[in-house]
Amino acid sequence: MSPSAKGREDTSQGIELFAPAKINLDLRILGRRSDGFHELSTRMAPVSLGDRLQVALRPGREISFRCDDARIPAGEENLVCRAARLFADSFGLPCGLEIVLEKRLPSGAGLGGGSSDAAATLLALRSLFGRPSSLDALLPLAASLGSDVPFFLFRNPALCHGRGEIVTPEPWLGPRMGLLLFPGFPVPTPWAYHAYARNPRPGEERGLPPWGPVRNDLEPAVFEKFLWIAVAREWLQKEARAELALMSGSGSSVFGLWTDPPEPELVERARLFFGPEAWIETFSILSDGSSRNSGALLTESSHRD
Ligand SMILES: C[C@](O)(CO)[C@H](O)COP(=O)(O)OP(=O)(O)OC[C@H]1O[C@@H](n2ccc(N)nc2=O)[C@H](O)[C@@H]1O
Ligand SMILES: Nc1ncnc2c1ncn2[C@@H]1O[C@H](COP(=O)(O)OP(=O)(O)OP(=O)(O)O)[C@@H](O)[C@H]1O
Repeated sequence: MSPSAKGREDTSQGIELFAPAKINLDLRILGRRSDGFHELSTRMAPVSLGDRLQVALRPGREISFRCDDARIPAGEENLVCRAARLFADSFGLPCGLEIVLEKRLPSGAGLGGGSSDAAATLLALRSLFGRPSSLDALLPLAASLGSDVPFFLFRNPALCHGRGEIVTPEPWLGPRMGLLLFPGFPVPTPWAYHAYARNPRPGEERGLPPWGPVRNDLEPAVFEKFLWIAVAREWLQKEARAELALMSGSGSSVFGLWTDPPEPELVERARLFFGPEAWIETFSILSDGSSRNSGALLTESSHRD
């Protein structure tokens, strides 16, 4: 019996999604909440670097998941699996699923990789099964998976508040071309917030027209522990003359932004300076405006067995 998914007649069809990374253009910690999280005001933007997720319909009831990166949790611990199970519990699943995750983003990089994969899973299932009718109905599920996950449902530059789960999409007015430096080691998000809480102080403010001063309040605690990250930000600011250089999220990545794409020669210099273990990529800010329903980032492909 083929599943009564949204007009799908057989179980060999599926969907492939891009799960974009994010960078934080500004991250202000406003205080400690009673639930132990921190009250935030942060501006985030999706970027052109990301993972790829394939979700295929299968007969039966099983949700099978595999990932090509042994460094992240493979089974039920993976945020993709947790998102699929949450969707099934909340909206039901008319059939089984085969989910394949192609990791390209480093984990613990401050890029929201796992959060983006979780949001992509919810969007894929909504697209495959045509429910829930409103994207907003996915917000509570996303917020329960992580503070950054709701942002990735909108896939648009946004101002985020609360613990990060209150998302207000906004037009992108700043420089759009970037260079990302990941040192090759992660910074665990909980550690970064606890380190901040031990000695709360604001990050160094820098100008970013047209918004004015921006900063990342998690920088001082992370820079104190990981000199590499502080040096990388300085290199982007002074050597690479970025219009803005900042650590993304809780680190470990730092990024530089320019109006024009960074020259290949600059990328080469960064690779020479930071060595083979660093992950260094150019990127662009994604602000296609039509991504509220993620249409711009969904590619639907029918996998005929
Ligand atoms: C650093 C950022 O990525 C910036 O966008 C986010 O604030 C973190 O988002 P995330 O990784 O989805 O965070 P979660 O998985 O919800 O929380 C991980 C841990 O980070 C700390 N945390 C997170 C968000 C927040 N507003 N305050 C916090 O103190 C808490 O210790 C929490 O247990
Ligand atoms: N699909 C996934 N991809 C990456 N990490 C995952 C995934 N599922 C679970 N995790 C776990 O989630 C944790 C955070 O992963 P993530 O990539 O979101 O961190 P991050 O890039 O630092 O994000 P943030 O910007 O929120 O700090 C890691 O410890 C990882 O083991």
